[in-house]
Amino acid sequence: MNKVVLVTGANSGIGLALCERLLSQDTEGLQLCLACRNMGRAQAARSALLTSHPTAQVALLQMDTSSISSVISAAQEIKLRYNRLDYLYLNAGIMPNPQFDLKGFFKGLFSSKIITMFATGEGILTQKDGVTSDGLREIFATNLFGHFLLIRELEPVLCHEGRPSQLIWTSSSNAHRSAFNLEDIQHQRGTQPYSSSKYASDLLSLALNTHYNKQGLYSSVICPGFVMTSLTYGILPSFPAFLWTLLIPLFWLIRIFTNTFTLTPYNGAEALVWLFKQKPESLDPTVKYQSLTSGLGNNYTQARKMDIDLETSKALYEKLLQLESEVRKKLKRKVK
Ligand SMILES: NC(=O)C1=CN([C@@H]2O[C@H](COP(=O)(O)OP(=O)(O)OC[C@H]3O[C@@H](n4cnc5c(N)ncnc54)[C@H](OP(=O)(O)O)[C@@H]3O)[C@@H](O)[C@H]2O)C=CC1
Ligand SMILES: CC(C)=CCC[C@@H](C)[C@H]1CC[C@H]2C3=C(CC[C@]12C)[C@@]1(C)CCC(=O)[C@@H](C)[C@@H]1CC3
Repeated sequence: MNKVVLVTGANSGIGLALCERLLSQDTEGLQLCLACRNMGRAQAARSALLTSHPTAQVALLQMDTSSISSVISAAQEIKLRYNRLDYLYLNAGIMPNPQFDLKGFFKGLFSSKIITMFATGEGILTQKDGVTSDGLREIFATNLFGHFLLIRELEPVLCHEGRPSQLIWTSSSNAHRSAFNLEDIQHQRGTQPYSSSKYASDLLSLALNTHYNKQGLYSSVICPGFVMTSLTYGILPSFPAFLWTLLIPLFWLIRIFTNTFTLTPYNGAEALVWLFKQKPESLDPTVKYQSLTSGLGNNYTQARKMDIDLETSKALYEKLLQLESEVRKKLKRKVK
């Protein structure tokens, strides 16, 4: 039986590399669906995949994860097209208006935290967040809430006893407990909305396992490591892409000390591909699966315990349900 795989944010970076790698493993037995906000870029990604895998089944779906109505109509369309989804990769993500703390970076270079700084970006990155047309914080809506709503909408095609389905989140080692506040889940008051949204996805994944495992749905989180994509190029906007390329030998050197410098989308997708091959029942819901690349360039996946607890994950889940009911009410009023 064909496996149906849906990937959000599939038109570039890690999402596109994942699609390419999945098709390289099994072109015939897969039905891929690329869920993207920009159909022009989605078409280009589909053409690229079909050039290397001409017989592959690659469908497109328009979905903007930051928009409630877009997520709801995309979910309706999915339910019309597929009886079940085997894998849902929750990969779309943004880090808009990043502010790079150069002083903090140089301070970090000469401190004992140098490895942690390179592995997690801790202490050197903040972001200026925006507000969506639904009135939600943009990073929260795009990285977390849109995906939460999508899962809720897709329950009928995800929950099947006997044949489990998998949710796989592209989280980050930049996810820190200190950036997250249960009283401010959208991170309206702080300067690290990206870290907060990724920490929230770690918590949510645990809560989803608590709620859905009995119904045959499992959730896991990964970190792709530091990958050079449009998201990371945006961190130093005045730094052209070719200068990043010139830095690659330096990054290879750093990789000897921290194997989280996976650098290419292909390497960064390692843990996503690894999870595809695992039995979901055998996975640990309290670990993050990390894509790593050794100094010699070999890829592997390692499980790392997350700094999360069940109580906070349940509390976040309740808050998300509450917010869901509020936005649905608002949407109904708008339609009337
Ligand atoms: N690069 C890195 O070092 C790391 C990345 N990550 C995570 O990996 C994931 C993929 O990022 P990466 O490949 O690096 O970056 P890219 O910018 O290359 O990819 C991000 C993808 O998400 C899509 N996207 C953004 N906003 C939306 C939206 N509102 N609705 C639908 N799709 C959207 C983008 O579409 P579009 O082309 O239209 O913008 C794009 O396809 C993200 O979740 C990121 O946080 C985690 C750790 C490290
Ligand atoms: C210019 C030189 C010499 C080095 C680059 C320094 C930083 C731009 C770079 C070092 C560690 C990187 C990193 C990320 C972004 C770019 C760095 C800060 C992330 C925060 C990107 C997004 C993530 O989710 C994290 C996992 C990355 C962690 C490492």
